[in-house]
Amino acid sequence: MPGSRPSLVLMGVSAAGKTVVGRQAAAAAGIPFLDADDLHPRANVEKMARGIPLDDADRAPWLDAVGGELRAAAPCIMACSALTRRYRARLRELAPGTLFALLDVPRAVLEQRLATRRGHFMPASLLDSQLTALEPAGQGERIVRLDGVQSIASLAAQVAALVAEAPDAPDAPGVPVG
Ligand SMILES: Nc1ncnc2c1ncn2[C@@H]1O[C@H](COP(=O)(O)OP(=O)(O)O)[C@@H](O)[C@H]1O
Ligand SMILES: O=C(O)[C@H](O)[C@@H](O)[C@H](O)[C@H](O)COP(=O)(O)O
Repeated sequence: MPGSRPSLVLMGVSAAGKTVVGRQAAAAAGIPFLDADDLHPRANVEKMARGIPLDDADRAPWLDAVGGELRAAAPCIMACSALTRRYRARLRELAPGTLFALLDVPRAVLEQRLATRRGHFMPASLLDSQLTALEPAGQGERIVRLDGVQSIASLAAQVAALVAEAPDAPDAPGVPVG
């Protein structure tokens, strides 16, 4: 949709706070919140629950689904790990203009959060693989870094402000204008 406001991917490793911050930010901004965890094929969830990290092939169909939703539901806030430059490039390809904000959290804090989080398929043992896979912004790639140990309310306000201040998204390649 030409001229529409872009979606924002709230990214980071497991337990960075994507879900709790994203949900609150979306409520403040008055836009939908989506969780990329809900878009994983069942096989991916089962693999992670068995303590096996996903690989590029596992993530490919999932990223396509996430990108499709980013565009269809724009503007929305999507909690999504988006760990590598290539994954983020794919999301931008499918949903041009998408904003990215990283919740940056020290390992010790992540470990603490994972130790107390209940009812989630993601085992704490996968934290190492997530931290290894996470790639910093590439050249020319814009990712807003947020210090993820701040309060949930403060982080949510910052994320909501990013969405409110965002310029309109460009048209997707191949989509007719007018
Ligand atoms: N900024 C924060 N301050 C305190 N606790 C937090 C913060 N962000 C997340 N948490 C807690 O850490 C845990 C993981 O958060 P969650 O949103 O599920 O992370 P993610 O979606 O990135 O895996 C939850 O128990 C959540 O309440
Ligand atoms: O790319 C991946 O390896 C997965 O997306 C992975 O990141 C997983 O889905 C979440 O990390 C688990 O859910 P939480 O991020 O909510 O812990």
